[in-house]
Amino acid sequence: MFKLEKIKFKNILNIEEILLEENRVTAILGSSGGGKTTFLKLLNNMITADQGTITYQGKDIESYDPVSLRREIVMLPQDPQIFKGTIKDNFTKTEAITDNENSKNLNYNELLQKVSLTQDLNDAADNLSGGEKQRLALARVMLLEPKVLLLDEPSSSLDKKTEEKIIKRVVDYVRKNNRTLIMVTHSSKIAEKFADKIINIENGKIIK
Ligand SMILES: Nc1ncnc2c1ncn2[C@@H]1O[C@H](COP(=O)(O)OP(=O)(O)OP(=O)(O)O)[C@@H](O)[C@H]1O
Repeated sequence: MFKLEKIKFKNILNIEEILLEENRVTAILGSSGGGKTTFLKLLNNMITADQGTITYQGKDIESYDPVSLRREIVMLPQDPQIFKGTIKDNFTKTEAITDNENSKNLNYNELLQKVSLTQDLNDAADNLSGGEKQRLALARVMLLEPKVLLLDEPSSSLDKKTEEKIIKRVVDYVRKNNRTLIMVTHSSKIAEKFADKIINIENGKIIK
């Protein structure tokens, strides 16, 4: 699905070649500051490599319209922004910017259950804890139903038990709906348990 060749980005990343397959779960591990977030950002063209090529579905990533590309390949950052208002507002505002026709058929309460949130849809999103906000942001991504989900430490603010539960639900969702998941995680246990492929990035390089 993605093929990266001879990629250089500043002095941060230097990647000879890597393939990321469609409908698979890929986990990215590595020390802090190694370039994991930068790697994800390259995949939806949020940043452009200084050298090398990235192809997505066989075509140069630069040839896609950036807005449609980012609708198809959605990145959830480490510290996602939550919209002001209620939890429901967070879903309706997300829906307003998506061209996912199916989003209208999705049940907000079911989405909340997927990420183990028990709050009411009319509760203020501002009052959620850091980990709960992270989970709400994840539910918003699922509302968009992107082809590719790029998750940057989606469970960094969660305790181990909740973390595993949430990742399992996301992975189940991805497998059931033939999506592609690429996620950065600090947990080699999570990576081994859920990923089809593990990529280790250290000091900007992929370690075999
Ligand atoms: N646009 C940029 N310009 C210059 N330096 C940057 C830029 N983006 C990131 N960096 C630096 O590149 C390095 C890699 O950052 P990156 O966020 O990709 O690492 P990471 O592996 O995701 O780290 P962490 O696990 O701590 O989130 C860091 O030293 C960071 O400060």
